[in-house]
Amino acid sequence: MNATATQTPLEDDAAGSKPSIEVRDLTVAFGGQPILKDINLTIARGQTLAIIGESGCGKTVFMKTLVGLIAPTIGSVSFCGKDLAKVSQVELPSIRRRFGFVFQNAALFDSMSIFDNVAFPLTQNERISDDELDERVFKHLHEVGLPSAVAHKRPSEISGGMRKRVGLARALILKPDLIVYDEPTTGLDPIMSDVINELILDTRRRYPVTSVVVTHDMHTARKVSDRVLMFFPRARIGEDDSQILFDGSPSDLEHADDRRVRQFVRGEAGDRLNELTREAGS
Ligand SMILES: Nc1ncnc2c1ncn2[C@@H]1O[C@H](COP(=O)(O)OP(=O)(O)OP(=O)(O)O)[C@@H](O)[C@H]1O
Repeated sequence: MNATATQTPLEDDAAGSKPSIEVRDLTVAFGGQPILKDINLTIARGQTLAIIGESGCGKTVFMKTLVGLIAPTIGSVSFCGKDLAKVSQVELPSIRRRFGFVFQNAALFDSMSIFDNVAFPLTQNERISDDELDERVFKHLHEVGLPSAVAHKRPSEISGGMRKRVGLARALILKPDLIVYDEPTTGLDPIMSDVINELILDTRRRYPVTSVVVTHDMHTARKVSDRVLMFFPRARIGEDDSQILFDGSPSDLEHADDRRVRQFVRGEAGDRLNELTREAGS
């Protein structure tokens, strides 16, 4: 088995005519409670989309729905023209391997060395020689600025920033078409946060990857993305109002028409403070 043999032949890929992701009339509800409702959008190939919005507005639910980890309650998510909910169980693994995940806490296996952590997706999906495995693992470690010497260490023996970089190396090793970053800079100092931002940019320069970055870090959203989406909690808007308060260029955020967007990006409590006070008193 090799990488080429397991790749699903997405017929639209070759032409490059289809957008990377199409979300149509998406509603996701838990226990009858909609978290996301009537979402429609298209993410172009190679685009880096940042998703912002206050805690609990559904950013993570949206990200998980994009990669098929949560099934839409209504509507569809298509990847390169394929509706993820309609893909057969046989085909699903070969589509999933085209998604790379960078988790908030890096989600490394503590009992494995850094080398084995980065190698893991490869050894699970491809049969390659030890030499090639070495070459690819070290190439990806070096790409994220880690020296070969870390390869034999365990995750507990390196810093949080290094663990995030190992998580990125692991996500990239199968050359994904789509990479999702969940809070990539949370818990890092400003310098290390910017190192991660630069790596996200560098990754995009090296690979024609579509990226979705869920973040509370406005510096990250502005720096790495070419498009920003801001969600608002479904429960706090009118039935017919759009849950997407902003969909545009990061440079337009500061001057968005919607006051809630401007307040959010400036980190101003504004109306929310009054709402919370009212809720507490009711
Ligand atoms: N599997 C689930 N079952 C039930 N409710 C869920 C499930 N997953 C998420 N939720 C609910 O959906 C809402 C949105 O959660 P989500 O994690 O997407 O928010 P978020 O915008 O990513 O928040 P944060 O910025 O704090 O990470 C929350 O109220 C959460 O409790």
